[in-house]
Amino acid sequence: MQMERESSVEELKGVGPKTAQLFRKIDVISVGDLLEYYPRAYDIYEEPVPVAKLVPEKVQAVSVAINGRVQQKKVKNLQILTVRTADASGVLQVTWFNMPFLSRQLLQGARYILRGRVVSKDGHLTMDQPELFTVAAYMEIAGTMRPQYALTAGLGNSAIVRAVTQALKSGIVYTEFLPAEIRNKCNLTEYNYSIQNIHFPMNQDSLLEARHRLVFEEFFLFVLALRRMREEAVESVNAFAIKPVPQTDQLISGLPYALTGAQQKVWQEIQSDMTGHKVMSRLIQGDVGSGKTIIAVLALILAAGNGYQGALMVPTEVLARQHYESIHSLIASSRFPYRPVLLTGSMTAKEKREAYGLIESGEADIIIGTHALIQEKVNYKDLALVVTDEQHRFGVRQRETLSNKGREPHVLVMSATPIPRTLALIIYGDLDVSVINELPATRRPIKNCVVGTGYRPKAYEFIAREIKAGRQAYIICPMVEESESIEAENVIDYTRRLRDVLPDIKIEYLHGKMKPAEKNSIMERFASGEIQVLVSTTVVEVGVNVPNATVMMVENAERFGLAQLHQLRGRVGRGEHQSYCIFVSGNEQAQTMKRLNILNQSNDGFHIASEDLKLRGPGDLFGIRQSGLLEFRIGDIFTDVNVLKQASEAAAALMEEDETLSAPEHAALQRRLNQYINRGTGKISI
Ligand SMILES: Nc1ncnc2c1ncn2[C@@H]1O[C@H](COP(=O)(O)OP(=O)(O)OP(=O)(O)O)[C@@H](O)[C@H]1O
Repeated sequence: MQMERESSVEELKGVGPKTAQLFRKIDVISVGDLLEYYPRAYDIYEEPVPVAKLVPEKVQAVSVAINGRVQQKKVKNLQILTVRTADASGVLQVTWFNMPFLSRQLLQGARYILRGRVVSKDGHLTMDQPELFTVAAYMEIAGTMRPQYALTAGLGNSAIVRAVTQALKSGIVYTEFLPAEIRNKCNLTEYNYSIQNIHFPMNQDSLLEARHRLVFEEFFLFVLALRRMREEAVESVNAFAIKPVPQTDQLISGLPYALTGAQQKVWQEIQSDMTGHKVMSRLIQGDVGSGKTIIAVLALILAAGNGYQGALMVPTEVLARQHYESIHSLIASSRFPYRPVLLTGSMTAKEKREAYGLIESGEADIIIGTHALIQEKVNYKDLALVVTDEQHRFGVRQRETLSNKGREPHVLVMSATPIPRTLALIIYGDLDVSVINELPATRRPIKNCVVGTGYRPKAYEFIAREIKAGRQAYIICPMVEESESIEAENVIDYTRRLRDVLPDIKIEYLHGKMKPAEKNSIMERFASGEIQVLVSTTVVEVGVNVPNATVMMVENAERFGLAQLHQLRGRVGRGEHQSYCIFVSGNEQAQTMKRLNILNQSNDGFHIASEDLKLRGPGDLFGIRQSGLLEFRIGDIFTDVNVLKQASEAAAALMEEDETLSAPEHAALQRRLNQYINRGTGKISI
């Protein structure tokens, strides 16, 4: 049977409208989307062990018989069911919550396989909420790798497994779209085999083969799409009459600092693009804190100074507000007659309507927001420039729809992903690349240390001293709140404890689950200096700019990718004060400390990510995500750099041979590429 990737997930058996709605939340609409919803990890269903061999705190399978009456009680809203189980070697107490139906299913004396985390309570072994299998059912899956998917509220792992299983049911065949020649040359497995094995690997080797093919495919489509865009863009002429304006020079001379040579050069490049004959498609690449924002602001002022609108689109609400505030005050202090307007998803309907009105009438000159900026309801009067981040690059068609006059706006993309030029040319193949490769001269290198949790009292003393000197600090924890299954610091409990240790210091917390208004208010109070220590999750990772903050302390640093830690470190050292970074590791194993020490030795983001990979080894495929910024579905630009190069070469060779993909043997690829380009959602959208 042939199934199409375009079919809706609702066509799969067992997926009703309700489940389809839940799938929509994770951007899974078609069967193709589901097939590409790759697992984030795998669980190996190991052979069951005897009770006596169970190790506390580990997830294990055990084969036991029901050895007592099933007891039920109700505590508040919780239905608690407990039962004694045993084998010849020992007794295991088991508890399930809110699964009362099990009391009818569990048969006295019958043998089951239970799988879960074992805990030792008062010398007794217990297992809470284990998975329950009949012996026969477990034997079928024992030894196999089971996929673990990223979940959303209401959609559990087993529902996703069921849907994927349906989509891969034997007999269903999907069209292979990679040309046979490329598959042979690059040693790539066939599509159906690869999809089957990425979700349900036969073994480790088949998983690696499958992953290689799918990473290649993802990069290959990406590079082909970029080439398409580049070709289309070559023909686009600059439809705006833009001339240099005095306001940009005025802004530069009013800054409390001088632009670096690199900033000046990049600004010149942008100015000549925007005043030139072609539509600008340019990327500004610069490491954390290199001063990209002011360049974007200059470009927005140039558009406004010529009577057009400019939009600045950023990934988070916190950032949108921060940029709005700083642009607002720059404009006010320079006495420019331009009106900045904020537009974000969390604004009230009334606020939004007001913003839409200002945008449509042209009263708004500079529009700052999240991707609410590109929704249908927004009608720009005369949009000439869009500044965006690398996650939201625009295709030509999107550019056209943005401008109601059908003119393509200039596009400026900002990136803090530190990659070497050869790679940048592939990843940003559709863009001209400008690099800010120089930090402001007033910057002092950040002082780093990697320590164990025993160092905390000293770190707090140090933070208290910095606060006394008028500075501020960030403390990053991996979790929002306490979790039963993960041992790591969380912002809520941490803040409570820290307030006891530093009672005279104003400490607040911030995390992604807070309401937008709360988040904004915390960020504003931190930016204004009222909050002195901000305990936060990684929501502050990208772009947050509070130059008075001089200490970054990261708890459970071992849980983060080094590139991510580098981004976090970039939140300090943004002003003239000496800054410090304290990486606290939850374990002091030699390997962990060695890895974290790479951060001590280098400030070069790409070097850091690559060294991390060498230490972890390429076998650690689904470990910590490296980049956090330029995220593909399965490929990783740091760890899969060789595949990226291979895919880029293959794409170039194919274009050489059949640029329009019109040969019959390329028809399936053409179709797949169009789907990829039109999809418009997903992580890297074009
Ligand atoms: N030439 C300069 N000299 C001194 N300070 C500067 C200079 N250019 C920018 N700054 C200041 O440096 C800080 C960081 O700049 P900016 O926020 O633009 O960094 P960025 O490149 O966007 O970094 P990130 O990727 O971390 O967001 C800001 O406080 C900004 O005012």
